[in-house]
Amino acid sequence: MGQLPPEQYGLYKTLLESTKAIPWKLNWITKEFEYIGPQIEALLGWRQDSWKTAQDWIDRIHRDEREDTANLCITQSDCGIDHEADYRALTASGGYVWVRDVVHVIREDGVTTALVGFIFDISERKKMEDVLLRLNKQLAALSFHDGLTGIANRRMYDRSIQVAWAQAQNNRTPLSLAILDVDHFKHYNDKNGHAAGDECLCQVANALNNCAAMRPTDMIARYGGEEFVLILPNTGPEEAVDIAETFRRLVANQRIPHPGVGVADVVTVSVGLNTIIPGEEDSLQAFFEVADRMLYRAKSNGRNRVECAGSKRIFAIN
Ligand SMILES: Nc1nc2c(ncn2[C@@H]2O[C@H](COP(=O)(O)OP(=O)(O)OP(=O)(O)O)[C@@H](O)[C@H]2O)c(=O)[nH]1
Repeated sequence: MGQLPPEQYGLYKTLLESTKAIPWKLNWITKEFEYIGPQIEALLGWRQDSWKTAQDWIDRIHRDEREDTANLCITQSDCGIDHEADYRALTASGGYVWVRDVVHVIREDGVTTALVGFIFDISERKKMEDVLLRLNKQLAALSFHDGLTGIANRRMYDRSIQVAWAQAQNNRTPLSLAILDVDHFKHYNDKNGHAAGDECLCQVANALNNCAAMRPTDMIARYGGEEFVLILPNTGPEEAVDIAETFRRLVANQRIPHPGVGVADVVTVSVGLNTIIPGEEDSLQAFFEVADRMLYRAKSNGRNRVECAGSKRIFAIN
């Protein structure tokens, strides 16, 4: 800019100093700032003349980004490559502002002599990005939760059972699966209305999900409709029956009034249970189907009961 006629120099200076982007120039031989726009004071609070050397710049980068940003800048500048970096810049009052530094490298005879660049305030965009990130996390969490009851959903069950199956296969440990189905729920809906049916499902789900018998590795999920599934890793048949019984009793003990069609005057569940130590030849599908058959048996044997099957390697099917 020094070679410009004075009237043009003034024009360019005014232009540069009226932009939101903050211009700067660093002598790469001495590592001293030759210029930084006065707008820097409005953004970060540091006086324009407090930016003396590259070290001042490095010291004012948040420590989480400091080393990477400084290294990137030094390497690229030495190689003559234009670059940019996002980092949090320290303010004079001790806060931080997200900025983007866009750097152009000036070379003479293959040697870097200076850097010129612009600092942009990107704090608003970062705030939006944080909001989006949080929303995405919430969305991911929501996509594994049932919209009505808030407990794990079918998708979560599908993933978890695959993991539990693989672990049981690898470790040669027993895996139990219980399918719980609310008894005569159609009748409940017909008598009380769909909204009351929804409320009932929430109450059942909540009770199941907070069951004291549940261990950290167990998982209850809403499989669909009025059906729930309970994964019990590392659980042999006798223990699984005890746990399934506890869950069955827990629902009955909620004493949610049921208009009744011969079972009980409260809401109950029937439970089909299966246990296996899966071998290479076993299939998850077949394992599930046996639990489902046991549920059918519980229904036809009078409901409000647990019926179980054991793998051929554990005990004979009832
Ligand atoms: N309120 C409500 N009802 C549901 C929901 N999902 C499924 N249902 C109802 O649950 C009922 C299930 O009925 P069925 O499969 O005939 O079984 P059931 O009446 O429970 O009888 P059993 O299982 O033989 O004891 C149907 O009436 C469905 O409409 C839901 O999200 N909310």
